[in-house]
Amino acid sequence: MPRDGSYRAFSMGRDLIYKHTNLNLIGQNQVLQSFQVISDQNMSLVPYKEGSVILDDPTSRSLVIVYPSNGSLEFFEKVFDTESDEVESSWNQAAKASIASFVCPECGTEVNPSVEEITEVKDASVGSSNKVLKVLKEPRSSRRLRSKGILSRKYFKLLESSHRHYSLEQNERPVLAPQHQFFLPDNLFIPGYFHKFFKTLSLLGNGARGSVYKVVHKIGDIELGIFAVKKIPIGNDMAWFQKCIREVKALSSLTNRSANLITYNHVWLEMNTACGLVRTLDGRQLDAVEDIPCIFILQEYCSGGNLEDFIFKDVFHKLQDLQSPKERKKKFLYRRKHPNEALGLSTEQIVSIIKDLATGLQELHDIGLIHRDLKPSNCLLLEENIEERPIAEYFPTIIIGDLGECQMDGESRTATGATGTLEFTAPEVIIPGTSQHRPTNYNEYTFASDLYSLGMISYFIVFGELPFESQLEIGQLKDNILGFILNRSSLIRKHEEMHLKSIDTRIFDLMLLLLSKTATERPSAGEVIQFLEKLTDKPVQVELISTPSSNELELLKDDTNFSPQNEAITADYVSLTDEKTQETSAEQRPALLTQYKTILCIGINMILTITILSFSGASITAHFSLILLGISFKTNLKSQRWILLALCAILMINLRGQATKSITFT
Ligand SMILES: Nc1ncnc2c1ncn2[C@@H]1O[C@H](COP(=O)(O)OP(=O)(O)OP(=O)(O)O)[C@@H](O)[C@H]1O
Repeated sequence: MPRDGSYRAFSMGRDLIYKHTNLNLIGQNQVLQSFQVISDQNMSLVPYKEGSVILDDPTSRSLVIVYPSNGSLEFFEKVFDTESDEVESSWNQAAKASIASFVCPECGTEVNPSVEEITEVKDASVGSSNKVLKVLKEPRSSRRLRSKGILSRKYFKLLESSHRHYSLEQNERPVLAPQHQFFLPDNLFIPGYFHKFFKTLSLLGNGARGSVYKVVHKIGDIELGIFAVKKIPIGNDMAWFQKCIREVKALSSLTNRSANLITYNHVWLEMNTACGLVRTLDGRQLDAVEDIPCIFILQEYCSGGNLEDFIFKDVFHKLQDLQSPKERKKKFLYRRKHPNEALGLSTEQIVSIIKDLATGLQELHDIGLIHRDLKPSNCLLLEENIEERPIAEYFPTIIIGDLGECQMDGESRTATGATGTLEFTAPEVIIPGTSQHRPTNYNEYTFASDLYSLGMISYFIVFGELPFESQLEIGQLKDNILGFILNRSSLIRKHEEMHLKSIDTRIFDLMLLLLSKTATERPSAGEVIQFLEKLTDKPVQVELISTPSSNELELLKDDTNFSPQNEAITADYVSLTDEKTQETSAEQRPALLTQYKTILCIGINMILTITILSFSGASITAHFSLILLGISFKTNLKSQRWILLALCAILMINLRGQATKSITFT
């Protein structure tokens, strides 16, 4: 028998063809049963496409896809050799863990053709035989593709439609006593699916509904990719189930893969342990934790964590107590390496984050969905800062996640009975009072209420905190949200007082528009994107921050897409820009400007000294010159230029007077 794995696998494949051909005459079920026998010995059997199954043989690193419906069979072998592939790039290593790394030895077809570019390299390990290995190469659009997981959407779609059939055939649920029966029909459950096809790597976080885990999806010992799975215990509560399934409905209505919305892959129901819930169905407490119905939602994994942690921990160095010793050490080394880095994000980073979120919101709003719970912990960073670049160089893609509170535009909020997170909730949708004393009339969530949340996120990413006191009791917090007032000058002052990285002040204008108390004054997601595009198109010189900027006004005024109501804000903005001259510190002015001012000041004082020295005695001009000297220290650049001219004129007059005097004297 040849020692080469692929040959062995191929001969095994022939063996299967033989079995398959025979059994095809008998029927599809028997094909499955027959493969199951093989699977029990040394292979895994997984449903793959409609009516088809994948048969995985880990020893030979090969896959066989069986299509019982038409009697065909495809054979794939893994192209990577763990011992000898020195040519592997990190991308290839990632691909190695994917089903896409299986290529048919006959024709070169990949199991998953979503990775398009393939390059051929000589396999050094086979020496003169010149065997060609097909190595996956990173495609142009790889950034998103890679982090989205390499498995195609089709894989999960087909998996969903076929695995139930398979699982139910193989694993019948035990018949439960009537008091332990659930309102959900038995045939909706996929017993043992999570345990069989996923390995939990870590807990990513706990939310109000359930827990999110980082998992690896595997078939046998072949890893298909890293995912995040949200497990929501639903027990026997029909109303709760209805509410939880909303997330699935919202996720599945996102038919196009979106750049800034979480990608949902797959959902199923399974009996599993509830997170933190250790009661039996009849309320008794047992030593052993009983399994209850849970919804599993498999979604793309965002390796950068959430925006709340990023801003608190990485940008503002807060929450030190919650950091592991490893994280603290990393931070310490980072700060030692970048000791002079000011706190806060740069204009470009803030713009990039707001733009990503606005793009996600726009896509959601375009299909009529209101997010309702947009907050930093629901905004995920797609990529980790792997190379540990300085924070100033880290531009992660931001994804909107957790669509659990989503509702259709026009739908009544009473249908969901839930509210988003208070601090990020628009004032008009906050119901005053307590849960016992609720008014009967209240406003519905709208697209504009999502935009308010975006405004509050903008505030949070700029300042690393919210405009409310922390630890407030709910009633007080509601009052604070309804009553807080922001204005441009106070925002700029706060920013200066915190000594944050200087930013383009137009960000404050956008923040004020989004946080407007009047919902109709808020821009739409599309308008926010336009605003930010214009902002980055016409970068503001730092100098312009300290002087009234016609550019900035144009930017707001020229935008025909801005609603007329926004003009009021623009007018406020116009009056406020006049205050800016006094407000902005010298720190924000460019070094060149400061140098120019110093030279001008020296010039004024030199001329002044000459003028005074040229006086034969105290005169009105000497007094006047001294007054001008005092003024020159206080004034801005433009006035200093005038003072210089005035002093020159005084000097000329004085010199002329001196000359006339000496002529008369002689
Ligand atoms: N797809 C994902 N990739 C990586 N981490 C995730 C993913 N989804 C969620 N998380 C992490 O798990 C945490 C919990 O998520 P979840 O959506 O359940 O709750 P939450 O938004 O924090 O709270 P709530 O349910 O109250 O809104 C998130 O804050 C995030 O850090």
